[in-house]
This record gives sequence, C-alpha cells and structure tokens, in this order.
Amino acid sequence: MRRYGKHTDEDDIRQRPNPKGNRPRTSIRPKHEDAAEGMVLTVDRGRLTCLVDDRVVMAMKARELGRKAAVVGDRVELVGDLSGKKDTLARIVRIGERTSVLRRTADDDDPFERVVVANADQLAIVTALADPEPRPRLIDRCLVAAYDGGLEPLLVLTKSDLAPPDQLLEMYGALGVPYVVTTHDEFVDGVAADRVHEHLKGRTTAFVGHSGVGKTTLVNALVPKDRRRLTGVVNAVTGRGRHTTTSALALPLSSGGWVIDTPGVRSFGLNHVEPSRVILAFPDLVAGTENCPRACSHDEPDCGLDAWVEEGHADPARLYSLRRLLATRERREGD
Ligand SMILES: Nc1nc2c(ncn2[C@@H]2O[C@H](COP(=O)(O)OP(=O)(O)OP(=O)(O)O)[C@@H](O)[C@H]2O)c(=O)[nH]1
Ligand SMILES: [Zn+2]
Repeated sequence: MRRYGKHTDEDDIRQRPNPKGNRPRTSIRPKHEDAAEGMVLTVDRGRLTCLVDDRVVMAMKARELGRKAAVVGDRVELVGDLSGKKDTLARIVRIGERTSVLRRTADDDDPFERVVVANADQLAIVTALADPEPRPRLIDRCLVAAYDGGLEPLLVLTKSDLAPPDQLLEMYGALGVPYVVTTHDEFVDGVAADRVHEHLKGRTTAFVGHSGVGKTTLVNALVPKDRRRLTGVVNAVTGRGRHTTTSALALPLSSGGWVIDTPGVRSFGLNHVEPSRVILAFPDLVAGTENCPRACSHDEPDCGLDAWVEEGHADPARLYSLRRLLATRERREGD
C-alpha cells in the first residue's frame, strides 16, 4: 500500500523488475558543473542539513531529482546559497552513488524498501543484556540488514551490570561478529565510550537499537555536546538540542569518523533482502553454492550447501547460522 500523503525522511524505492537487466539511465549532468560537494547530516520534513566544507547548509532537493530522496550519509552536490547563513536554502542537484545502504521495510508485506542510512561502513547493533531483555531475532534481523546492505556488523551489549553476556556471545560466536560489552559504571568514568570508540575510528557507523537499550547514553558519551556544536548540528536541526525527526542524525567523532544515530526500532522489516547478497558475508560458504539451483534461497532441500558442508569444506555451525539468519526473513509474532 502506498502512503502518498505521508512524508517520511527515508528514501522509498519501488521494487520494479528491470526486464532487460541493464542499469537505468540517469538524467544527470551536464548542468551544475559548479556544484559543491556535501554530506547529508539529517533530514527533517524535506529540509536537509548538509555539511559543505566546514559549514552547515540547509538545503532542499531539486525538482529534477524526481522521486529519489537523499538520506543521511548521502554524498550530494549542491548549488545556490551555500553560505550556511540563517534563512538560506541551497538545492541538492545530485546524489552520489552509494557504497552501502541500510534498508528496512516498514512491514514485511510492504513493497517499498526504505533506505535509512547511506554510505555507512558499519552497523552497531545496540542490545541491552537486561531491561529490556535481549531479542535475538531482532539482532538476527539487524545482522541480515547489515550483510544485505554491505555494512560490517558490530554488537554492542550494554547493561552488563544487570546480566552476563555469555549466552548471547555463544549464539553469535560462529558468526564471528565483533562485539563490545559495557556496564553502567564505565559510562560514568568514560571507559565504555573509549572501548566502543576503538571500533569506530575513521569509520562511519550507524547505530540501531530497540528503545531503552541505552543507545542515547552511548551516543552522548561518544559525541559530547561540545563536539556536536562544532558542526552546528544541534542548532541546525531543530534549535532545541535534540532532534525530533523521523530521520537518522550524523554526528562527528573526534577521530574523524561518524556516528549515525537512528530512531529506536521496534522491528526491522526484511522484505527487500536477497539471499544472494547475504551469503557474500559468508565467504567460506560462497564456493559451496555452485551446485545450488537457480535463485536458491539456501534454505531449501536442493540447496548445494548441505553436501558441501558434509564433505567437510566448511564448519556446519556457519551454515546453521546462515540459515538461522535467512529464516528471520519470515516474520513471526513478536518481531
Ligand atoms: N543498568 C544500566 N542502565 C543503563 C546503562 N546504560 C543506560 N542505562 C539506562 O537505561 C535507560 C535507557 O537508556 P537510554 O540511553 O535513554 O536508552 P535509549 O536506547 O536511547 O532509549 P530511547 O531513548 O527510548 O530510544 C536509562 O535510564 C539509562 O540510564 C547501563 O550500562 N547499565
Ligand atoms: Zn543454496
């Protein structure tokens, strides 16, 4: 169902098969040769806050871009007033090719995938070890979204003062996902932020998490207020110090990387996911798909991976993990 009336700050993409299999032609160039490059920091009802050099510039999408929306993390080209002064508005005339896309589908039967964040290298999946209880299926779904979109996952397990991480770590051991465990006291003395920061240096990391897991506590510790002011992000967004939009928000790290905070998620629709993209995150299994039927879901009786693993080419635990992740594409109650 298309909700034309409802504005979201994410990029909706209609899934249309392309019968010729060729790439769609783009209608850009040769105009705007003098356009400046920038990065989208946040989006609020069609107004985009962009970083151009070291200035924060408000912009809107040029009509010529059509339905394609710029999202947080997009590299864009802008024309018009780029001074960043109050009440000025630039125009985004080009959206650069994306190196990665964090997508979600609002519901699994929603034909529209939404790009939430573009060009992030890493997806930090923030999960509390208690209060709220960890939800492994939500973690699995986030992992699938990361693998599908070309982001490397990082597990951030918070509130270890309330419950131990052993069980979760065992569950994700075979996947080899890097992880950090934090406690309440470590936030107070700054150790937690430093330890997480080690994984973020020079990279762009999107943070996702269920409401209440401690994501805000973590992001605030990683990007203190004075750093936010450095790029004027806080004032530029709402003037109220806390962004209240449906959009993600890019915040600069002192190490040169970016933290992209996303609104709390309750679910993570995976309608858009392609098993053929997910398996690329399992390089030890890719060679075993040679004997798979065409468009194999890798979770069906004829899948070639069973024989491959039986022959001892790969660890059965890895195939089990892959199948568990692929199975989360089917929605169950509580997702
Ligand atoms: N015990 C304990 N509590 C924590 C820890 N980190 C955060 N909290 C608490 O957990 C609660 C939720 O933290 P937030 O940072 O607001 O969580 P959030 O994920 O941003 O949640 P929303 O703002 O609802 O999206 C707060 O009361 C924090 O003080 C921790 O390591 N241990
Ligand atoms: Zn297969």
